[in-house]
Amino acid sequence: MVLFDRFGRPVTNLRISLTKDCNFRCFFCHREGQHFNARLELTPAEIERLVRIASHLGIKKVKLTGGEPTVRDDILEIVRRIKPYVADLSMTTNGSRLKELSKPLAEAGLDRVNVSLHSLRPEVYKRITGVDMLDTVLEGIDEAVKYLSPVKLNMTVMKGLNDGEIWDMIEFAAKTGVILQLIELEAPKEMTQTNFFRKYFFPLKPVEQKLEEMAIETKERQMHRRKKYFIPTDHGIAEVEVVRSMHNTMFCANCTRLRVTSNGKFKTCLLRKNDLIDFATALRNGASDEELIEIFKKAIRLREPYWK
Ligand SMILES: Nc1nc2c(ncn2[C@@H]2O[C@H](COP(=O)(O)OP(=O)(O)OP(=O)(O)O)[C@@H](O)[C@H]2O)c(=O)[nH]1
Ligand SMILES: C[S@@+](CC[C@H](N)C(=O)[O-])C[C@H]1O[C@@H](n2cnc3c(N)ncnc32)[C@H](O)[C@@H]1O
Ligand code: SF4
Ligand code: SF4
Repeated sequence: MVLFDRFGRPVTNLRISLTKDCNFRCFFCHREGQHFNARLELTPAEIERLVRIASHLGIKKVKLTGGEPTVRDDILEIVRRIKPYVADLSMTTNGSRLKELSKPLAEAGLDRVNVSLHSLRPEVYKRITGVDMLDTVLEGIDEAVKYLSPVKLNMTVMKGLNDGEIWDMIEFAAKTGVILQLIELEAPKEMTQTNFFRKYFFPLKPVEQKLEEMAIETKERQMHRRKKYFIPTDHGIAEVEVVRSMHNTMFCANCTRLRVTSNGKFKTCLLRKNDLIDFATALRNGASDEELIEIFKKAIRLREPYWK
């Protein structure tokens, strides 16, 4: 059984923010659309119950995110508890704790990991993330490749900062045996006219056209209709995926994700505000599975494509 929203979009994956906390300070961070101050976080048992119920409603994939998911002390317990209910359990992380956590995370049941790596130059990396941890993250990526493959690198491309490093990163991906995701800077509509956005937005459409010409093969993913390009390099074939969401109606028309905030609310869309449906209160007041299913269905009914 899979549930569809009013726009005919199947909801097959959950994107769960485990915390608002983070040990980095990336200046461009959208914080997964979490614009609240609440400190409350779902417990491992609550996350397990949510995922168990969702798995009966067609959720097959779960993405753990944050803030930074690995700053939670109970991250291994969370992974262990939810893996039995999902086919694809992945995490997006800044990589700062992957050196020590890759093996235990894999043993706990994590299938794969996406690691944010916006630059290979220490000074640029620090300007973007606010921390001097490039070497630590690179060591973490090496460990992740051993235990959590396929590993994806997330490079958010920003004008004047790292837009000149795209080719270096493609080579690095081929050499390291990881998939590269080139991500366009994202912001809600009302922010697109700000000086910040104008200064850093680097459109990826021309890059995509270049990749199209160079590719020996291209594929299209069902989710967001994202394109993947297979690019020959001196180190072998690099797999490059482009995440180009801004003003992209196709991207939103193929959005299959429901989001969950760290304080226990469904969130229907990354870029929307005031789209939160509380379920933590019901969970904590002893709601039955049937009552929680109704809240889940209500959230799905409220989903709407952002760019249309
Ligand atoms: N607008 C928008 N952006 C998204 C959405 N999902 C992911 N992104 C962006 O895509 C980038 C990569 O996200 P990841 O957390 O690595 O996950 P993913 O690539 O979407 O998922 P997998 O490919 O399945 O691992 C991030 O910068 C997100 O901001 C979405 O539903 N809407
Ligand atoms: C919000 S982070 C959370 C997970 C983890 N802390 C990390 O950095 O990977 C998820 C992904 O969103 C990306 N991201 C954050 N803000 C963004 C923005 N404004 N535009 C595009 N991507 C963004 C990050 O680079 C990261 O790859
Ligand atoms: S590491 Fe992730 S959550 Fe933390 S500030 Fe950077 S993008 Fe945001
Ligand atoms: S509707 Fe569009 S902007 Fe909103 S979460 Fe889905 S893909 Fe992202």
